[in-house]
Amino acid sequence: MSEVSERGLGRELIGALHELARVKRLLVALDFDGTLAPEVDDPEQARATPEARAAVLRLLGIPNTRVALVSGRALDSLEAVSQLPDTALLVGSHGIEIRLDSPDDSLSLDTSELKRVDTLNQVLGEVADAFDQVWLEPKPAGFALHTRLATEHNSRVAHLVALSEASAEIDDLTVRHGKNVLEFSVRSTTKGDAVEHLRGYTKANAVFYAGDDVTDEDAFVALQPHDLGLKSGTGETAAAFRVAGPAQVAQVLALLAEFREGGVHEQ
Ligand SMILES: O=P(O)(O)OC[C@H]1O[C@H](O[C@H]2O[C@H](CO)[C@@H](O)[C@H](O)[C@H]2O)[C@H](O)[C@@H](O)[C@@H]1O
Repeated sequence: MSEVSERGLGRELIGALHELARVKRLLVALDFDGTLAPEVDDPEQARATPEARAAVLRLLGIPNTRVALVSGRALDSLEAVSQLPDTALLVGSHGIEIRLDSPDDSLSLDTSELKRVDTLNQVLGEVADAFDQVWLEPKPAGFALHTRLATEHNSRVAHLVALSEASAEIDDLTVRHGKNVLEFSVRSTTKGDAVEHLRGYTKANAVFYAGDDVTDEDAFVALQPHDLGLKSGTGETAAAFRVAGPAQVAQVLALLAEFREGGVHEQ
């Protein structure tokens, strides 16, 4: 019997994890909010569950195994809430900001991008001010308009107004829909681009990716047949497997760590 409870995880998922754990170099890429961390009202208060954190730390200690967080958060925010050692690779702003082993890449926007971020700030700031419990989270290349605590009506109208006014003012705007959030960015990189970048950087033979939100679908679509995609929670997905939420994601990660620690990696 495994030291981690396998209860509730399907036999197929357990078999796929067992197979994945055997590859020579493995990349474990994980979304943060809704996947490692349960959703909360204040994004700064979000933390991975103790079980998810323990499993991530365990994976970080296994040879030939790299762990990356791939988040929509700004990189600074991701560093603050994830509190992981430097050996964890971090991707913020849906792939726009990347912290690898030699962190030297501060994001530099060109003059035209900076101007568009300024315009976005003005337009979206006015929308946020016009609705109760609607607020703006700044990011290096754009903003997230949060509506989690707003009424359903205000949330819908705020999103519509923001979308129409921002698109009228700014060309080539990237808009991402998330959970109680609408995100606007002047760069269009996706989590799928990030997974491909990380795959090359880590020279991984296979990738495990877990995520819960619409933007994680870009990452699931970028997976290859020998990779494993795990959707956390409800909603349509291209991932091959699904679990209920962060508690089960932690269970899966612990099992993957256990298989990889105990197994023989391919040479
Ligand atoms: O890609 P992720 O790591 O899942 O980040 C997506 C967004 O997460 C944060 O917002 C979401 O989580 C908050 C905390 O639980 C919640 O209050 C909010 O309603 C969610 O949308 C973060 O604030 C965003 O910047 C991220 O893009």
